[in-house]
Order: sequence, then C-alpha cells, then structure tokens
Amino acid sequence: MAVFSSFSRRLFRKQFPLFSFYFSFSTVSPSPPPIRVALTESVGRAVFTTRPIAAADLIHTASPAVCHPYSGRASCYSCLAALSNSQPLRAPFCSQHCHQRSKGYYDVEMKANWVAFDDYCGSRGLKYPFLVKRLACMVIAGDARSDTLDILQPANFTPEMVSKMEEEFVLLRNAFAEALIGDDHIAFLTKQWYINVLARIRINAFRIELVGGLYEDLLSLAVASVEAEAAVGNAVYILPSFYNHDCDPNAHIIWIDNAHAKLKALRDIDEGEELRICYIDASLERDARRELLFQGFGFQCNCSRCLHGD
Ligand SMILES: C[S@@+](CC[C@H](N)C(=O)[O-])C[C@H]1O[C@@H](n2cnc3c(N)ncnc32)[C@H](O)[C@@H]1O
Repeated sequence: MAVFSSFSRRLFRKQFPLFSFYFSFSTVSPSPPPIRVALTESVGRAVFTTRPIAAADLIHTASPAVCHPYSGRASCYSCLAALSNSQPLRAPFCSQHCHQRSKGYYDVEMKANWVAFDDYCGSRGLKYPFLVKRLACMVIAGDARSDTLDILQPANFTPEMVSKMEEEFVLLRNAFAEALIGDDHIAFLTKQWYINVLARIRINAFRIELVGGLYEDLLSLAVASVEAEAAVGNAVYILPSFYNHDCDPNAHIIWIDNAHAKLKALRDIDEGEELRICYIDASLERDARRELLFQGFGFQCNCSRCLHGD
C-alpha cells in the first residue's frame, strides 16, 4: 500500500503561487522532475517544462493511484506485470513485493462475493467500475483516501448516464455489505462517491499496453507502440492526468513491464514549453480524431494540427 499513499502525500504537498503549483518529490527522487503544473486560460491545468529536455529523455515516472487488470489476463493483481505460466492461480502476484504492497486491499476484495457485480459489468463491457471497486477496497483497507482522485478533472455525466450507473453501484455496495464489512468502513461508499470517482476515471484512465523488452530508442518506441500486445488493464495516475492532448505530441507515456509509467520526450523540447501527450490514435483523419476526443473526453481539440489542418 505504501506506494500509493506516499505518492499521494508527496503530490498533495504543494504550494499555490498565483495560478500555478509545484509538486515536491524530495524524499524519493534525487532531483525533482523538470516540470511544473500551471493553470492556463484555455485548457485548465497543463504541464510545462522547467528546463530544456532532449528527445528520448525520461521526463519522469509515475505509479498508479489505482489500477486493475483486465479479466482473463494472466497479470499481476498489483502492478499488471505478466505472470509466468508456472504462477499458481491462487497467487496472482508477480513478486513478494507486490503481494506485500497489496495484501490489505486484496484481502478485502477476497472477503466479498463478486459474481453479480462482475457478471453485470463484464456482460456490458464495462471496465471502469472495476477501477472503482479496486479503489473502494483500497479505502476500506486503509491503503488510500476516499478523495484520492478528487483533484482530477471530472467528466460531465447526463442524468441518463447517472441513472444507468445505479445498478452497478448497488451491486458493489451490496457485495461489501454482505461480506459483513462494517457500515463504518463503507460509509464513504455512497452513490455520489461512486459517480464522482467514475467521472474522474472516465477522463483520466489510461489503457495500459506493455511494450516489454522492445523499448530501446526513439525509433523502437514508435515501433513498440504499434506492435505492443493488447492492453492488460486500466490505471489512473495523478501527475500524468495533468498532461493535455495534442494530435502531434511532444511527449509519450509508455509502460515497459508493468503499470509503472514512464513519461518520455518524443523530440527536443524547450524550457517553458507545454508537454502534451496523444490520447488517441494520431494517425486517424482530422474529423475522426475530433469526434473521438469529443465523444471520449468531451472536448474540442485546440491543438495546432486540428486548428490548422493536417
Ligand atoms: C486528462 S485532462 C488534462 C488536464 C486538464 N487540463 C486538467 O485541468 O485537469 C483532459 C482534459 O483537459 C482538456 N484538454 C486536454 N487536451 C485538450 C486539447 N487539446 N484541447 C482542448 N482541451 C483539452 C479537456 O478539458 C480534457 O477533458
């Protein structure tokens, strides 16, 4: 658990000079990452460089605030690394470290019967409720705060969307209640909490594709993103969620062996430039990209490729 809470604590240790704030990574990283997060007039918060960054440089890494493997994947419960074939089914961890780190919320999850919730979400192709379930287990275990994701931008849900979430919420709460997890431990688990968390996940969740040993340089990075195996799960991060989108990005988020993310520069970047990643397949036509961004994230892209044509 420590990894999640200490990461959040470090992130929340922030100052608020006019319209910008800086994160302190002093106790863990030898030097802070060369970035700052600031409020912009057009796209809310954004990430800017504090010094020049060379192409292919690692800008920073990030641990997930919450992650969840896709069902049917032989992935570590904790970090989403591939499990070896010899791994016993009852021990879904890639290492003792992952087991120790996640033991508290894994035990909470194992106490409850998830058949109804999993069937409901699985049969409808819903993936994000599993992230909410994981976060709820972490909160009950004392491994995360219930407001962990509150700092992130939420999606706007229509009343119809909210009413569709009623059933999955009831199934989630009932699973905990029937497992005799005391009322005081699940007092945070209201419908409003469920909707608020899903609204953050909707905008900020990353689909994790591992590139494994393929990654060596900028060229293989491009190849890797095309050749990567199918996604292994979803995760939400705090700092990477402040990166805005660009259809011609200067940065890229990648996962090598597990859900620990690396933010890398795709080209030389000047001091003070905004860092942007691409949320979608940048090779799509302009109209298709704009439609995807609007439907998936609710915004009209203001990047220069969209504004000035391909
Ligand atoms: C993952 S968040 C990025 C951080 C966000 N700006 C914030 O303040 O938290 C995604 C949201 O940022 C805004 N955004 C990101 N990229 C954008 C772009 N290219 N054009 C317009 N808005 C963008 C949209 O509101 C989008 O829903």
